[in-house]
Amino acid sequence: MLVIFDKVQKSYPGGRPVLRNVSLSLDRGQTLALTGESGSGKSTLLNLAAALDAVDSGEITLDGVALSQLDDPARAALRRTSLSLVFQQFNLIPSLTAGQNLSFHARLAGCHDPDWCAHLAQQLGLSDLLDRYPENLSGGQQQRVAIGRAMAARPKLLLADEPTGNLDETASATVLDLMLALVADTGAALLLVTHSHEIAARLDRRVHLAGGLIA
Ligand SMILES: Nc1ncnc2c1ncn2[C@@H]1O[C@H](COP(=O)(O)OP(=O)(O)OP(=O)(O)O)[C@@H](O)[C@H]1O
Repeated sequence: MLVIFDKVQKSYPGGRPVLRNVSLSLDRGQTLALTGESGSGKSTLLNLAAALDAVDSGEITLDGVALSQLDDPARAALRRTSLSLVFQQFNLIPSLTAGQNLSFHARLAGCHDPDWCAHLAQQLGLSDLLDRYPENLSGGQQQRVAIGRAMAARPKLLLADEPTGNLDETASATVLDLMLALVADTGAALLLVTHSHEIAARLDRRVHLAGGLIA
């Protein structure tokens, strides 16, 4: 298994537990949709999987590594090399062109491959837009750049938090199709948070978070 959550508990200071006893696993090449009401802890779960935050108890194992055993530099290194994130707000760097944004994560991870980036740009329909700055791209185009940036470092795990939440129906369908195709091509695993049952239905598996538990 690529990702294992084993009896994970998480609360924020002064608050009730957000995750009470969450166990789930995700294998290479699998896609999993995470649904749940607003405030049910979906982003919390994603942040834990991304090693951006630590569990209170239980354990998360990513590619055989128990995250609780890592110090901060090791977590940062794991984030760069093993996983990528795509957010609802595309989070591109405004001062960089689309092409520079696309290769940014891979450069940071020390694995920039110009041929792979060119391939991604072509797959994502961005080849003619690489010199543009984010402010001159549509939302759908910006999210395609963000997906390219996420996949450029060939992550084992792609974490996506409402990746089509800011897009209209057409752009949303395009972005989802492209993301699923790239994940399938590269054999990455995908953990995707969504409110949409339609989107969730496109993934291999669906889990629902309620009352701090996975149903
Ligand atoms: N940094 C934080 N400090 C304190 N409480 C937090 C923090 N982050 C989230 N929470 C609380 O934890 C609960 C779960 O939040 P989370 O963002 O994980 O939910 P979500 O399911 O992603 O919600 P949404 O669908 O609205 O994005 C909420 O009650 C929220 O207020």
